[in-house]
Amino acid sequence: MTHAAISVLGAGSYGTALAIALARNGHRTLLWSHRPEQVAALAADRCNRVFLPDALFPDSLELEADLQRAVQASRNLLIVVPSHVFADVLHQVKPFLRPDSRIAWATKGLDPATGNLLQRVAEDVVGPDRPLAVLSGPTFAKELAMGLPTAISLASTDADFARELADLVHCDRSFRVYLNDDMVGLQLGGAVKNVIAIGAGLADGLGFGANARTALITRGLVELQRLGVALGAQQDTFMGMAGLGDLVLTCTDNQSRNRRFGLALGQGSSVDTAMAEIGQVVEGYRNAAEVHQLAGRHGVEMPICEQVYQVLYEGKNAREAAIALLSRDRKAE
Ligand SMILES: NC(=O)C1=CN([C@@H]2O[C@H](COP(=O)(O)OP(=O)(O)OC[C@H]3O[C@@H](n4cnc5c(N)ncnc54)[C@H](O)[C@@H]3O)[C@@H](O)[C@H]2O)C=CC1
Ligand SMILES: O=C(CO)COP(=O)(O)O
Repeated sequence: MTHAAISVLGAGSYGTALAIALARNGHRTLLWSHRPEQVAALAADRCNRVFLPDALFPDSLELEADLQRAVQASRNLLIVVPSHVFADVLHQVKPFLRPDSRIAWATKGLDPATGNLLQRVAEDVVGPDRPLAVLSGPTFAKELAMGLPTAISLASTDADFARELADLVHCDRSFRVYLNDDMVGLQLGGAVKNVIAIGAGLADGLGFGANARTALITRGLVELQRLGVALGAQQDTFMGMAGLGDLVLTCTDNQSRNRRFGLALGQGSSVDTAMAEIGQVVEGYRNAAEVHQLAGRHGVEMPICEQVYQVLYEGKNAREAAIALLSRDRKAE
């Protein structure tokens, strides 16, 4: 068995960027992709030409096409696949788990079948006793891969895993890790901000200005807090990296796929065209339906998320959605 400090499962833009960051810290890191031809290309190029062509792999980053070998090489697993395949990947991983395996993920989203948190999915698949952890916060893959200063939050069900994973990820020069004890809040922040970022993109695509964008961020934060508190998260979490931090990042910068998706829709593109142009995962598309389901189940009012849902799934015109938000009954802030 080969030994590694950590195995990263999922070689899209973010899985690759996190693997680079871990390897740059000097840790032997395995990066697994479900596509053997992609593993061959990554190994030959020593970079991810498709997503991150300018970030060369450190020597301590190794590619792995065999899932069993990737899972057994390290007790620390970091899953970075889109949320709609998260459960599927965990089911594939399960038979290969070591007795001491610990599972973290940086996926931002919810379970598409139920709207449940990914923690619940993980507990259902691998049982309630394995140490679990989540990484969430304002971290565009490209900037992280280039070693530009970045900060993130980490929460875990297990104090040792939290500390040891933070030690692996943290870099004094470029990657600051904040420990947080709110697993629920970190996961919700990562999912709901995707939906609000689509809303911010829609507003900008319609030609609205900075006032509208900022109002959406501010009221989007309130919606996130409401849902979070209803699900048992701590309100303060949403003033941190995984709440306000990630909302501001994705609502204001065109590196965000969710924001770009909303922009294209606001400028008149269809969902299919906008999705095809982006060519990468747009988590907020599914998250809008999941958040709609979750908010309904918990009786939480989320007007911005609801309007995004109606634009994406009920054919509502984006301008009408904006008017629906503006014409709501006036209320205290
Ligand atoms: N790209 C970014 O800047 C950030 C992404 N994230 C999150 O990371 C997650 C992954 O996103 P990206 O890497 O950006 O996606 P991406 O669109 O760049 O790549 C997706 C990757 O997922 C993998 N994948 C797809 N289907 C799979 C399957 N059935 N089995 C195994 N692997 C499969 C493939 O390697 C594919 O390249 C998402 O939840 C996203 O929200 C979080 C923070 C930053
Ligand atoms: O989550 C992200 C940055 O923190 C990436 O956002 P997008 O998925 O919208 O590109």
